[in-house]
Amino acid sequence: MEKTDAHISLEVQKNSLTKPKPSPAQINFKDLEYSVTIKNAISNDSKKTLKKLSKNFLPNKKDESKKKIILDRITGSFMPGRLTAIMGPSGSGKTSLLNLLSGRVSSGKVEGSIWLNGRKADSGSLGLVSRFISQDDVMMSTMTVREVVEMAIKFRVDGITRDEINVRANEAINTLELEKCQNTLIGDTIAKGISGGERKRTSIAMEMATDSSILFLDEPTSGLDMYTSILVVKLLRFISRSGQTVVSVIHQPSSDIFNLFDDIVLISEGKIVYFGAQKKLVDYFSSLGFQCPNYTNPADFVFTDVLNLNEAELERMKAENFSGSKADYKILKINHLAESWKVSEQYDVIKERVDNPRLEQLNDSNFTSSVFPSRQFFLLCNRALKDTFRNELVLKARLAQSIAMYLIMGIVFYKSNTKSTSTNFEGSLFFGIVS
Ligand SMILES: Nc1ncnc2c1ncn2[C@@H]1O[C@H](COP(=O)(O)OP(=O)(O)OP(=O)(O)O)[C@@H](O)[C@H]1O
Repeated sequence: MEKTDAHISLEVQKNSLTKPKPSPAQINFKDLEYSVTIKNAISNDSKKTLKKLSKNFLPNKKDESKKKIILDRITGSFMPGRLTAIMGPSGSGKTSLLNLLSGRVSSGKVEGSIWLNGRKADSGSLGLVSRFISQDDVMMSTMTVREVVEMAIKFRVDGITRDEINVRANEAINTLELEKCQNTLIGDTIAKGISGGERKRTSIAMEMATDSSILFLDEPTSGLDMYTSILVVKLLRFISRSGQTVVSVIHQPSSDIFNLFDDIVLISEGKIVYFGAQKKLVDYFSSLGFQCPNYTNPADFVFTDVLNLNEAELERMKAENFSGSKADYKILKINHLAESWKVSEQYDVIKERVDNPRLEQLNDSNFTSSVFPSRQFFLLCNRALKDTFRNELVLKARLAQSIAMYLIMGIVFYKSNTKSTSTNFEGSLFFGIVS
C-alpha cells in the first residue's frame, strides 16, 4: 500500500520533538561566475608529428589554453523552509552551482558574491553551514547502516548522550524505511551489501540525523524506483518544513515529483532561464510564447519545448537559412531566454530578496565545527580500527606482511652484537615502526 503524506508527516512531527530546529539560513548569490582554464592536452612530441601531417590541424599557440565559462553571472536566492529543484540538461552547470554554494570548489576562478543571511560567505563558512549529498556517496563498506548514521551524529553533534544518539538514529532510520537493513553492511562491488536505493536513503538519513541549516542534494532520486523517488522527495519537503533550506538537483522528474517542489531553477549553458515558484513556471513560459499542452508534465514540456529546439523553431531555422549548426541555434535561443528572464517581474522579486536579506545574521557559533578535533580524531581511529578488523582479506595480508618484515629484521640483526648497540637499537626501532 502506498504511503500517504499524512503517514510521513506524522513521523516528521515526531522528529521535531527530539531535534532542535536548525537556525534558518537564506543563501543569496549575485553575478556569480565560475570559469576554468582548459589546456590543450596534446604533448609536444605528438604536436611535432601532427604538425608534419597538417600545418592547419593544431590551434595556434595563443589558443592552447582557453577560458570555459561554466556559470555565467547568475543571481539567485534560496530561502529557509522551501524545497527547490535545480533542473537543466546534462552539462548545464547544476552540480557546479551546488559545489560553489556548499564551498566545495577548489579549482577554477570564481567571481561574484555569496551571502548567508546577509553576511559575506566564503567556502569555509559555506561548508560548515551546509551538508552536501553527492551523486556518488562515500560510505565505509565495512560499516552497517545504523553505524554510519550514528557515526554522522557523533561526528557533528557535540556533547550528545548515547540515548540521544539512539533516538536520533532511530528517527532517521524509521523515517527513511531502513529498519529492515539497519544491521546490514553497506558493502561494495566485491562484497555485496545494501541495495542502491537503500544506499541513497542511508546517505539522506546521515544528513537528516544531524542539524544543518542548508541541505544540498545532487540527484537524490537517480537509480530509484518511482515509489522510493516520491518518498525521498516527500521527505525532503518535510525536512524543509522544519526550517531547513533544501536545494536538490533533479533529473527529469515525474509530474508527481515536480509538484512537490516549491521553487524551480532552470539552468542551461550556465545561464539561469527561470528561478521562481513551481506553480508560476508554466504561466511564465506561456507569457514568452511557449504553451504547455494540457495533461503534459511541465518538467517534460520544459526539457522538450523550452530548453531544446521545438518543431516550430527547427522550421524557422531552415526558413531563415541559418548558417550555423542546431547547437549554435540552440545557444542563441538560450541566450534570448536568459535575457528575457533578466527583464521579467519574477527576476525583480529574486533581486529584491538578494538586495534586502530579511533574516538575522547567523551567529559566529554557526560557523564553527562543534565537535573538538581531538574527539573527531578518536572517532576516525575507532572507525579505521573497525574497518581493519572487519576486512578479513586486508587484515590477513597485513599480518603476513608484518611477519615477513620481522623475519627479515631477525635475519638482518642476527648476531649483530659486534656493532655498536645504539646503531642496532635505532635500526631495529626504525624497522619495527615501519612494519
Ligand atoms: N573543473 C572543471 N574543469 C573543466 N570543466 C569542468 C569542470 N567542472 C565542470 N566542468 C564542465 O562544466 C560543465 C558543467 O558541469 P556540471 O557537472 O556542473 O554539469 P551538470 O549540469 O551537473 O551535468 P550532469 O547533469 O550531467 O551531472 C560540463 O561541461 C563540465 O564538463
